[in-house]
Amino acid sequence: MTQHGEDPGRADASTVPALVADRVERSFGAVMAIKDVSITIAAGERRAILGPNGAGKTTLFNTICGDYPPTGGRIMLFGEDVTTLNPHRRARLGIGRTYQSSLLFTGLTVLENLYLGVRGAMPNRLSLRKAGRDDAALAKARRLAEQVRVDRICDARIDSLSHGQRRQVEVGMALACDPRLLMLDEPAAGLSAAERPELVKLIGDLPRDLTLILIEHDMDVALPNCDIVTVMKDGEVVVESTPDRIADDPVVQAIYLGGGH
Ligand SMILES: Nc1ncnc2c1ncn2[C@@H]1O[C@H](COP(=O)(O)OP(=O)(O)OP(=O)(O)O)[C@@H](O)[C@H]1O
Repeated sequence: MTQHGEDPGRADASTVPALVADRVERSFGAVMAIKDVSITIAAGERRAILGPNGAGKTTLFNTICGDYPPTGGRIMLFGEDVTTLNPHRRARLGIGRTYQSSLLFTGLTVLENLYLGVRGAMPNRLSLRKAGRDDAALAKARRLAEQVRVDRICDARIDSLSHGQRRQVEVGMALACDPRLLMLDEPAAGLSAAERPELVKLIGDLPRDLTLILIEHDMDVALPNCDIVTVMKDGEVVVESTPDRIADDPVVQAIYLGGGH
């Protein structure tokens, strides 16, 4: 420690990357889904991960959040080695994520879903207490509804919503645990052209200090919402570039225009 109480060996929290994936691999039997993947994402950065079907994007997400721990390499979250931690412990470090398929309770309303998301992230989540009018979790669920622009349909059941509205609620659910790192897995999949701008705006309006990793096939959704693009193919990172240069990259052109997709 220095005179001023600073530990010279300890990096300033703002310079610690949100994520370091160091030579990560994940195999499923004989299938090597990702191999030798190294990615560093700064705190507050917005990163898009693109790539054709089967490139390993979702597997990379799963190794980061712990659903499928890596079979090789190392994952660091906010400076902490989480390679062997279970998903629950990693979530507590501040990861929120959405999945390609919806995990919403379709028979419940928008607000009820968000409320359950908030309660699920609380330490007393197993309490069977009924929500009262001044319930803090209910108030937070309402704030989340505003943030993801579904506040006008709070009382609608999920099964009555459009695909785009469900996606918005899913983002709200992922935000319920106040994540430092938000991971969205193809949030625009299945959305109509009319629904996409709303989602782009919602993502663009997320707090700037929230680190975002976005898997997306649709460049119109991914590029306006990221600082850096990582392109994967056959389980490997093949390009890392800025959004303005990605479309001109010959490797990316070969993947997307040359029949690789
Ligand atoms: N649980 C699993 N068991 C066996 N193989 C898997 C499993 N999950 C992924 N794979 C395989 O790993 C490879 C990468 O799949 P992954 O879903 O990560 O790709 P992706 O880039 O997310 O594709 P998509 O865009 O279609 O979602 C594929 O060959 C896939 O079949």
